[in-house]
Amino acid sequence: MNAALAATAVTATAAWQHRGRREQLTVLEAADLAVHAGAVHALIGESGCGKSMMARALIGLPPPAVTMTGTVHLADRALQVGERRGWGQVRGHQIGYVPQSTATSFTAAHTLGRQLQQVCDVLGADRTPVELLAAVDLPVNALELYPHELSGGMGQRAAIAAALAGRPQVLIADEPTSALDPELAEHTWKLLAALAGDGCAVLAITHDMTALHAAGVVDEVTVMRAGQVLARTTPAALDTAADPYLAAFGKEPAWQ
Ligand SMILES: Nc1ncnc2c1ncn2[C@@H]1O[C@H](COP(=O)(O)OP(=O)(O)OP(=O)(O)O)[C@@H](O)[C@H]1O
Repeated sequence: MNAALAATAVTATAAWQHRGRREQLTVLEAADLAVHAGAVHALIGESGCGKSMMARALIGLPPPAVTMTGTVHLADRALQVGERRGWGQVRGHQIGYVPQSTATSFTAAHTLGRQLQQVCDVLGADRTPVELLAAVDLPVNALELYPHELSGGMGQRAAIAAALAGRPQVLIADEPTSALDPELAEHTWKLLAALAGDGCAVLAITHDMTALHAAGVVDEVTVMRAGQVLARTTPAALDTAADPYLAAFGKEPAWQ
């Protein structure tokens, strides 16, 4: 199966000054990742292992003071993660991104409807804000609401709606179910599965293994540890993994 998006040899180094000395830390080390059309892929691993940094690499947006190298391959393109060239035509169009904090998706100054319309205008969307809301199961009256008036689950889905405006082939969602109760988390996983059912390659970064296993919609899993990719597997295979680090992400880890 050809990957809709593949990242190869992604390396990220954070640098800072401490007492006049330059310190640096490698936070991603030659990490590879591939996500496939029609599949939901979860990127998991212990806190701080580099999942969000990988997402930033996949959209070509290194955080300040972080140097990145590596290549992201899309259907017809190869983009360098540490360069600005080429990403403008890709971000929002071929790759949709839902950041970890939905608060950073929207400004408090305007209604959701106005902001979704702006996104549609910028991306030349072929759907209206009403149609985008319908795609994520939000009621049309959400258009009149300001971001702070949205519940956590509504905010997550509104951010996904914005990311879908350009009809991306790849959707990357960073912790799409964080801070959601189990029922809403399952609803969001089902929504991601429906998008994959329409042919999208979905990459969800998550630490919520309970919700991931409960939803039963994740096809592929990449497991990271300390800036490196440790394994590419399936949720079911985590249960029987010999490596205790992998087994800890299973449905019924031994320590529970
Ligand atoms: N803007 C930044 N500048 C420098 N270092 C950073 C920056 N953002 C993250 N880091 C460091 O990079 C490493 C990976 O962070 P990252 O946020 O990718 O982890 P994560 O796996 O997503 O963790 P979590 O599950 O807790 O969100 C950590 O050591 C973190 O401290």
